[in-house]
Amino acid sequence: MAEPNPKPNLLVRLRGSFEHTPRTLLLLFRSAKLATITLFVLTLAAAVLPLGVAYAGKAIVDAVAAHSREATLRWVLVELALVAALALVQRGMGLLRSLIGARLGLDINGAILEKALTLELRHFEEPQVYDQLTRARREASSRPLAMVTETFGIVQSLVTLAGYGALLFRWSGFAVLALALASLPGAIAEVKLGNLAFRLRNWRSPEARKLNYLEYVLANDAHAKEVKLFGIGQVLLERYRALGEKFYREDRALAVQRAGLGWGLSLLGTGAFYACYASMALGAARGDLTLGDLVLYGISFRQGQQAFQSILSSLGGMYEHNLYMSNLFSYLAIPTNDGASAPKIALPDAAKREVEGDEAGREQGIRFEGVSFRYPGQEKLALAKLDLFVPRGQSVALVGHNGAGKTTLIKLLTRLYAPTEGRILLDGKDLAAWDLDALRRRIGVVFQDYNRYQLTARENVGFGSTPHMEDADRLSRAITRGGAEEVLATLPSGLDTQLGRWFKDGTELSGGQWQKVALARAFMREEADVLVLDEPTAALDAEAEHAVFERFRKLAEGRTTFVVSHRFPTVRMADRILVIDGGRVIEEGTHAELVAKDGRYARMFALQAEGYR
Ligand SMILES: Nc1ncnc2c1ncn2[C@@H]1O[C@H](COP(=O)(O)OP(=O)(O)OP(=O)(O)O)[C@@H](O)[C@H]1O
Repeated sequence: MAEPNPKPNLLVRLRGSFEHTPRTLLLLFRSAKLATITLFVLTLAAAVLPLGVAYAGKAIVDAVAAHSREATLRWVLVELALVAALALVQRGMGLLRSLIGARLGLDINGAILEKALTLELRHFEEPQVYDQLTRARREASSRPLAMVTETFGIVQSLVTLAGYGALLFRWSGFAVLALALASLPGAIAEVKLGNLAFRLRNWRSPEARKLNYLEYVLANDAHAKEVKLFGIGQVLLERYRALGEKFYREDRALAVQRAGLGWGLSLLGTGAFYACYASMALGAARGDLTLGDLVLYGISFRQGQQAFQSILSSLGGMYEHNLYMSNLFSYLAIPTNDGASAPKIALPDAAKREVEGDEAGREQGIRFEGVSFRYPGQEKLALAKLDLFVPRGQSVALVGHNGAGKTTLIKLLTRLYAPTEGRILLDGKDLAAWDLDALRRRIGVVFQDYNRYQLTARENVGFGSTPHMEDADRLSRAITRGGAEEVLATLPSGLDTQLGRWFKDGTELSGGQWQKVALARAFMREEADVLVLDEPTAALDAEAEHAVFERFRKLAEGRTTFVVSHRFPTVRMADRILVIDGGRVIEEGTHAELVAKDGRYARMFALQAEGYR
């Protein structure tokens, strides 16, 4: 989002206050059509009724002054009816606002999350986008409603103001002008401070995220063990407090400024009111005004002034809400290359065949052509000029030191990232040209940091292929292939057991058991002919890992497989081993060839073999 201009002038700010109003109202209208219309009608009623009440008040006083019992009673009843109607309207508005707020919050949060699904991995790793997302989510349920309430409030105040203005005008045009002028300074101050408050929150958005993070580390089960054993709780808490205190001081300064200025400037309005009131009272004493008129003008003046002030101070609020909405809308408009975010346009048949890659005569396999990759904001290349061809059906193992670039290669292969340079072809077709869904269907992956869904075992496995979540045969095949049968056998409600500790009656699994579930999830993708295991077996003991890979190899027969592992019993099973270092392939061949070569691989192998002795 573009940072707000540090010193926008009042007019710019005024325009900025309404920039996103139409789009927000449209959102509202789409979310809750009937409720919006009703709210608008009630808003108009709430604007007009107080005028009636004021007029009835005047009529009562005049009737009393004329000693008319009947007229007095009649007007009291009229006022009662109007006040009752006003109360009803206000209740109705409150109800509608809370309903609309809930509906709008749900829809907007839904849209934010839907957009998050289409963001690419790199977006989640960009602090700016992440801040935008966090800001959008944090206030999604309150801001849009506040904006709508404020807009309607302005309409209401305008109508009320026009009514009181008309009533007052009968007495003195000068008074109307005084009413407006006396409210102006306070309102301008409000607009300015509102802008300051927004910018304060925006500036500290990264710090606010840090505050949330500290809170999360301090109060979350995954971190509790280390936090206790290393005794880092106190250090983190102190940091949390220090940051929290800084926020508090900033907020306090602003609040004090707001209250002080507000009070000082409202005195001006009050002074103007009493000056006019005195002049009206003197007029009444002289007999120029009836007592009823005095009451009516007094009320009109005060209420009108309030309405005017509330319009102007609403502008300050509107400015803030608009800045929030602009953050939301620009987040929603983040361009993504991901096919998932592109509008789904039906491809003509010929083009479809192209992207599905089933044309005869094309090479079968995966080709890296001069592929380089640099993470956003990094100087160093994580992969440098990689050329590689893996024919369909080959099993490839990637080995190399930590940070060598193995996972990066997998991320590019699965199109989580696009190469900075060069291209990757699957069956002769650039990955970028593939329909993303078709591509993802062909690839089954388990990463080292696979997810542990705090959901049922059925969902944990079934998520591997959501269209087949209810397919009992497929689930059971996947569980067998992943080696998770024993895990399932120990679960109290079988597939319907809630896993994890977050929710009631959840069964927590061991690291190795979770891994087997994750493997079973990957095996749900029966159509996938490219299988990737990026060290998902690290929590398994060496024997179990070996067993998993033996089974994996058998099951993967005829498919292309990529395995990242630091364990040689696993690595040596592959048809082809790639030794990666500094983002390049420095050696390749079968286990026997590489050992014979007596290079890096042979050294790494000897070292590990020693460890096992
Ligand atoms: N999201 C990221 N943003 C920036 N740099 C990254 C990111 N992920 C990895 N890197 C960097 O890219 C390089 C390659 O990392 P990669 O994860 O591919 O290594 P790896 O070979 O899989 O290591 P390991 O065996 O530890 O898993 C490293 O220098 C790492 O610091």
